[in-house]
Amino acid sequence: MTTMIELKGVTKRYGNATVVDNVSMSMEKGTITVVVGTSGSGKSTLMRMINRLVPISSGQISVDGKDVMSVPATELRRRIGYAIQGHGLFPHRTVAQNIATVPQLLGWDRARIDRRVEELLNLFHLDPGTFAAKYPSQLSGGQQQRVGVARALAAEPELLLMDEPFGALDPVIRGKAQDDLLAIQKQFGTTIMLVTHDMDEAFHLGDQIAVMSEGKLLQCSEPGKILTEPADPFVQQLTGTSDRALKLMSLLPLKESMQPPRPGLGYSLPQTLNLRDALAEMIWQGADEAAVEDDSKVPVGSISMQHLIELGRKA
Ligand SMILES: Nc1ncnc2c1ncn2[C@@H]1O[C@H](COP(=O)(O)OP(=O)(O)OP(=O)(O)O)[C@@H](O)[C@H]1O
Repeated sequence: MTTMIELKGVTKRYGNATVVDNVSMSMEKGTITVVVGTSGSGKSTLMRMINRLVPISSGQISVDGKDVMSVPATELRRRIGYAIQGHGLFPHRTVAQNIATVPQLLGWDRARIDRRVEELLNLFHLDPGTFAAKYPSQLSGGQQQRVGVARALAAEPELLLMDEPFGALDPVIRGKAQDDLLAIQKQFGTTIMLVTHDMDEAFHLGDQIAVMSEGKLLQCSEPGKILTEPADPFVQQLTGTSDRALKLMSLLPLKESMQPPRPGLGYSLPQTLNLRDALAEMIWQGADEAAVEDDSKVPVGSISMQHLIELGRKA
């Protein structure tokens, strides 16, 4: 693994107020780090110091091995994608022109830009023929948000910073946007840092979760560890205790936990489910045991209710 972002003792002060307090953490290439915490805990400020939208008071940030202060801010912002809640689209530019912003600044040729715009619109399920020439005001909030994320991805950045990118989306579109992002991230190997208030989103997307409170980083660990070994009572409170067994199960793929195949089972589940969704399905269907099938509906394993319940136990 190689490190994409390294923060060492990063601090931000406004007058007497320390809004980011001595934060150290690192993010590996090709992973997603989700930052959570109460309102005003310094999440956006932390993120905005990485692309130098906010000057650092003390400490050091390096991106891809280079101190951000040694790279011109404009160059840094062209290399790092940035998507914010409320999308920040240019109202007087079409969807296509919005998405083309950074590639144009980088001097890509017309044909390459057009290809990239079309590819991204398709990727985000926005038909280019319908949407490319529209203005942001002619789109729904969810469509605008997808254009905002497409714009951030346009120049194929290795690093993408996202500040509540799906905040304004309804739950169905939000789930879809999260899955699209995961697919795109896998395809391009992008490193992503994402701020959210939604703990389900954090557990769904994060390879690691960073928990902030009053400017301090309380814990930065893989999601399972955040649940089973919270470093601080606040971490436990923020992630919630009522459904922690189910949250833990949502992190475990059925494929990796199933038992050997057993003939004669009348009910089956796809191996792509996580354990929480498998449990929900089995409760709903009243099944005590199910076959597990691969994409071609060939049985590759089985899972019993008893085994599922054991897998949800703390350690
Ligand atoms: N330009 C500024 N001048 C003074 N104080 C600021 C400035 N920008 C942010 N702050 C303060 O810094 C603190 C952290 O703000 P920040 O936006 O980083 O928090 P956040 O965790 O992202 O909050 P939210 O979840 O509400 O978006 C807040 O108390 C905020 O009022």
